[in-house]
Amino acid sequence: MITLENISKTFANDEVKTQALTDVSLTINEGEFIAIMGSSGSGKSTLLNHIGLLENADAGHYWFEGSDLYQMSRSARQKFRASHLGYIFQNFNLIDDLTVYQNIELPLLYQKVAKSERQQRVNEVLERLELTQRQLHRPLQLSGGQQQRVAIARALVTRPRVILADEPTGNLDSRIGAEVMSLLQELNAEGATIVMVTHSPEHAEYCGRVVEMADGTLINNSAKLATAN
Ligand SMILES: Nc1ncnc2c1ncn2[C@@H]1O[C@H](COP(=O)(O)OP(=O)(O)OP(=O)(O)O)[C@@H](O)[C@H]1O
Repeated sequence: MITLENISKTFANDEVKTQALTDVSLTINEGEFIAIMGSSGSGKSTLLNHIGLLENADAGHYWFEGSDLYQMSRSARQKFRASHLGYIFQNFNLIDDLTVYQNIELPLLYQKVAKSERQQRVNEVLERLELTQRQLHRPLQLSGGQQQRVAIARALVTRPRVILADEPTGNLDSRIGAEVMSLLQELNAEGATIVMVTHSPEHAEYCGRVVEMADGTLINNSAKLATAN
């Protein structure tokens, strides 16, 4: 489904240059649930952001089902990103001034989805994530676990084929973290391809494959956990 080929990325400011990714190649098959692991600063989030088209590589190729995304125009790439990829972040990234409903609706507004369709889709994910009773709340009136469920609902409302999650359980206690992992596992069983950055070996066990990074390179691209499903 996705092939990254020799992706490199350097961040530079006046004083320092950091080579965050060096020649990273990775193939992601449809339906996989992959964990990206590795020590702090090894390049996990940078890799995920490249998979999510949130960052531009300095070099390399990104193929999605045969299309070379780096050859697409910027607007075509943005459109692709909005319709195919869903994001979940450690700190939820919700907009505090909007209600739960409005936060979830936002990606559909960007996609210019008609109002009746928007209502139907938002209501569907509200129900699925048991947030219907909270739809008029604002994010800061909710617990961390509820906020992450809103963020997951927002990621799902566009029905993305690929979900990218950067330490989605990082700010949650272990019980709620396990609930979020079960939900991701359920979405994966329904067909979503998921790539997740995690520091937790326990949560990596929910995944079918673990890729490990060190110093901006993939050092282990094919580890299968014994308990993988
Ligand atoms: N926008 C940026 N500007 C400058 N340097 C950056 C930027 N983003 C990341 N880096 C650097 O690139 C390297 C990889 O960072 P990245 O966030 O990908 O690591 P990580 O493995 O996700 O770390 P952590 O587990 O601590 O979140 C680090 O040295 C980091 O300081």
